[in-house]
Amino acid sequence: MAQRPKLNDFLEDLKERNPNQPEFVQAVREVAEDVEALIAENPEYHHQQILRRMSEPDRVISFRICWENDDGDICVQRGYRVQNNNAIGPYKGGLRFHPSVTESVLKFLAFEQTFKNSLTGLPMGGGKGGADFNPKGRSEREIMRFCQSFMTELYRHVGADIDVPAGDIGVGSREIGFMFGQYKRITNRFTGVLTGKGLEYGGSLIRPEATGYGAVYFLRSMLDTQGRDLDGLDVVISGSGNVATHAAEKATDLGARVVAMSDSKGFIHDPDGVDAEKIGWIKEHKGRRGGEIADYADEFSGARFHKGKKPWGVKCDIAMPCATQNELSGDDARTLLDNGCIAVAEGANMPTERDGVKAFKEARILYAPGKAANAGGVAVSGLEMSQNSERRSWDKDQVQGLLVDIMRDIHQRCRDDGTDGKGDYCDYVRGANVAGFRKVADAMLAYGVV
Ligand SMILES: NC(=O)C1=CN([C@@H]2O[C@H](COP(=O)(O)OP(=O)(O)OC[C@H]3O[C@@H](n4cnc5c(N)ncnc54)[C@H](OP(=O)(O)O)[C@@H]3O)[C@@H](O)[C@H]2O)C=CC1
Ligand SMILES: O=C(O)CCC(=O)C(=O)O
Repeated sequence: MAQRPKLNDFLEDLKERNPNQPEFVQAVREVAEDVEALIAENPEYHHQQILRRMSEPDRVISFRICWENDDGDICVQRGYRVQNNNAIGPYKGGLRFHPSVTESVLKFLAFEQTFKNSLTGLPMGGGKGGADFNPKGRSEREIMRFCQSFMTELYRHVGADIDVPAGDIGVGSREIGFMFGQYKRITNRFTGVLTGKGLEYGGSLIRPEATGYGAVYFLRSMLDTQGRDLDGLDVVISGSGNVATHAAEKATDLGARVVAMSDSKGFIHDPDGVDAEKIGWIKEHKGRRGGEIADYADEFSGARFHKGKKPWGVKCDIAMPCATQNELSGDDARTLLDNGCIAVAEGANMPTERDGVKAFKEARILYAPGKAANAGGVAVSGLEMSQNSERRSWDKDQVQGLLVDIMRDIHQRCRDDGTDGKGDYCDYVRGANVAGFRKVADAMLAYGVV
């Protein structure tokens, strides 16, 4: 479909204003294309330049992080916090420690987070941060010193009612503990400034599981619209970190068979299925031992490791990209479709390239974008904030029940705005973008021009 002049102008301007930021432009472009019709129907959105304002972060904070490694060398890293939009609540979103971190990556993540958080129905704005620090191969002491140094700058920009970071790639409960400890030491305040905390000091039950479990709940809701369930389906999952292992756990729990998982070095194919015991081994090996997925093939007979390859060529019914952005290309999408894949639920943020998204949409399969499918993590972070505010801890059933309800509601919001009235097909990407946009846009209108 030919693009309308206004959209073209907007995208040209976006690219000019954000040179060398391809991930950010990719994320904004997708939303802009989907909300174009809504903006046309609501002249006030256009008049008030809502989309333009949303795609200019409130602020991008960039800072130096100095830390000392175990050899006594001084290392210098670059850290960021992108505070994208706080129209509906304090900035909220994870911190990523990975060598691939750039301003573009964090701006795209903070932008996506704004819509995701809106979809949860909870009062959270969008932010994201991190550093180009590679935790791999670093000792626990080095990681502690890095985290403390990172928080020594970040503390002045965050707060329980201002901006509440959490984990993301390379940042788990250990790193959150180091950062929370440093925040407390500097400010002498015990507040819910971070989520994903340990249970002993204000964390929430189910937060570690929430993103992966939530993605499977969303998948279950999609399948349910076609009268199907997960029982007996083969699932391919990329990644073997927090999101991937918990997605594997819940999918297995609901009767599916996980036949492949991966990390940055390659993937394992296990035709017998990665069952609960094997998932436990992966968590321990990749998490605490800092090992590689390649070792799985030595540990479990019948499994094979494919070095340097992505898992999308393994025949499956369901694909769950749960590693990183742009990890699934157009060709990968076509391979999955040729092999009979009926549904894709993204645990990662923007894991599918634009061409792949197009292929899934054209094939009219069940396709859930990350900002809807992986919202369970930040939703339980929102519940952690509520628990911290009332200085209480809710029990597992309560949090778990709320997570299930929230994922069901997000699914419904996507359907409400994603069905075109021509048959049953739902464009979940459009549904998520339109529903996420509307709430933030209406709050921005209420504030006037700020
Ligand atoms: N944690 C959370 O609550 C949430 C996370 N997400 C998203 O989910 C995704 C995974 O996050 P999470 O599980 O927390 O992170 P982890 O650090 O726990 O795990 C990341 C996994 O992805 C792999 N990976 C990372 N980068 C690449 C790459 N460039 N190519 C191939 N594999 C890669 C890692 O492999 P290796 O070990 O070899 O590096 C690892 O297996 C991210 O997109 C994140 O933004 C979304 C919502 C919430
Ligand atoms: O729990 C959070 O605040 C953030 C989770 C996150 O980074 C994400 O949803 O991508």
